[in-house]
Amino acid sequence: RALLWEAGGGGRAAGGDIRLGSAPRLALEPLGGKREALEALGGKREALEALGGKREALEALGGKREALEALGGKREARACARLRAAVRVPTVSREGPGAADEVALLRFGRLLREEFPAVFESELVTHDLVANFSHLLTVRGADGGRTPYMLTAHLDVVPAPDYGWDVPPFSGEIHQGYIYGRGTIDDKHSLMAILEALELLLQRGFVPQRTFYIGIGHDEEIGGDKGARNIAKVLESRGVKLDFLLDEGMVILDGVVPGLQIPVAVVGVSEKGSLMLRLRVRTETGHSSMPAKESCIGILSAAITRLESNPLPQQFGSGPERALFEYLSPQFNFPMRVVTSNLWLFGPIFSWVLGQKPTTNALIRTTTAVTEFHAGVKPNVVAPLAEATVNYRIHPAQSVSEVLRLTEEIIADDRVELEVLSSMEPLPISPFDESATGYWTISKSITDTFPDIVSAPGLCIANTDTRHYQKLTSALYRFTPVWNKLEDIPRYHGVNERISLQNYKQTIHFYFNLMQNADQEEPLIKHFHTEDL
Ligand SMILES: CCCCCCCC/C=C\CCCCCCCC(=O)N[C@@H](CCCCN)C(=O)O
Ligand SMILES: [Zn+2]
Ligand SMILES: [Zn+2]
Repeated sequence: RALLWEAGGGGRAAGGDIRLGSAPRLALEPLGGKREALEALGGKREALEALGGKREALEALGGKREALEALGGKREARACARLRAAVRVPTVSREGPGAADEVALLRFGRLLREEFPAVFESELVTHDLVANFSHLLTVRGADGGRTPYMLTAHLDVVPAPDYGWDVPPFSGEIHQGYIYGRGTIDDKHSLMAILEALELLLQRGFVPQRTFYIGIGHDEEIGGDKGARNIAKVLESRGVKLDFLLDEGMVILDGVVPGLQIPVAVVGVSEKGSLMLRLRVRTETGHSSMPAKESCIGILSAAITRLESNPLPQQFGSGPERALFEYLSPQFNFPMRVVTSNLWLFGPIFSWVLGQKPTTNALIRTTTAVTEFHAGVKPNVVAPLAEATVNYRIHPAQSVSEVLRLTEEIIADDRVELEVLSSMEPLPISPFDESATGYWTISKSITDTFPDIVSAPGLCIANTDTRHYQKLTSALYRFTPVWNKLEDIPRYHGVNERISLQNYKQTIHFYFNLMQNADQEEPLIKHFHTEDL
């Protein structure tokens, strides 16, 4: 591992040229080098503040061994510095006009070119700028006869108001062994790790056998209609067909699946659909001293209460969530092992159990989330209009039209107007049988990187850019190796988004393994030795 990370020239680290001052020597030693420690910790002043003494440094990084492991080499420290630099560029996507921060998007493009010279200057790599801010890299393989594959990620992030964060969301600060900031798990970690892995391989003289593409969209968080959609169009116009495509989506779950004692890497083989519905009630306005019996606010509130108290029917067994539990069955503790290996009998009770928690409930039904509510103009004016937004995430066993029909039935009030803001059918189930080379290449790369966990196919409960690539392949997979305990799930689009230094290193290793495994003719056989890392 040390050999690999120390080899080659490496790119310029993002922290810039930092002079060493009186940073305590003892504090720097466990971090593997002065410059790297300072870069990893964001500069001289931050380093001094953060390190203030050996004990504090070790505490901040969770202990000496962990500190050494997490930041034990120059390359790792530089990789962390580069991810932190990526976080500091606020590539925020917002809904509506002026959705993109074009200055930040351009800055991010420059950062990629500067930080990954081996990638951007390689003769094997062609770079296309797509829709001004998205990127398509073609890494030319030696064997033109083999079907290419594709890795995708996105460089935009959702907004992050400062409120509630332990550190500012665009600071990229390191705190107790974690890099904090918007994008550290959605999805700059994956984009940067893919490029780190490729940079490293190219520096070591790697020539891939099979061509592969790296697609980096700039507007995934608002639908990907400019970025991923146009990247896909470029490839379609070139007549490209893909063996498989891997995007973000599902993750490693540790202690999230009830009754499962080991962590599981869930590879999303399908993706829920989505329906954004605007509910609207109009009533006569006027002086609040003479109100009608019902207000638009009351009518709309009652409709929303009916929607929330009548969840759409559970669909357990008719989507890929069943495969997840069947695959995992041998790993469950008793009595869950009995339950999951006899789903024909225990299906109904098991689905009831899954329905009790938001994370597992999302697997078994179309979910109903009331996300916005606006009404009223002034305290003493009867409100003329009340509006709410409902976001359904549609289970693969249902369709947009069925969800609309059920909504009308549940609301059962003609005064509530429904307007479809956007909709998307669930995505087909990608192959994961024995002959699904893409699925098994991903699975093997997970095992190579994390020998002690299991992987299994599952349903991706959020949406990704994969739908734009459907014409290129039917083998669409959704996974990045972010390690999540139950308490980490709300960090997605929430506060204190973060990745541990160790987990970021593993993420790079995962793509490093994947790029080599994808070249193998028979991906089920282990050809590579991760100990070489
Ligand atoms: C027994 C298994 C339990 C499953 C628990 C699931 C836990 C899921 C954990 C993490 C989810 C990570 C999701 C990361 C991908 C996020 C992608 C995303 O945010 N997409 C947006 C796209 C918006 C497009 C514009 N409308 C979204 O879905 O909102
Ligand atoms: Zn994302
Ligand atoms: Zn997201």
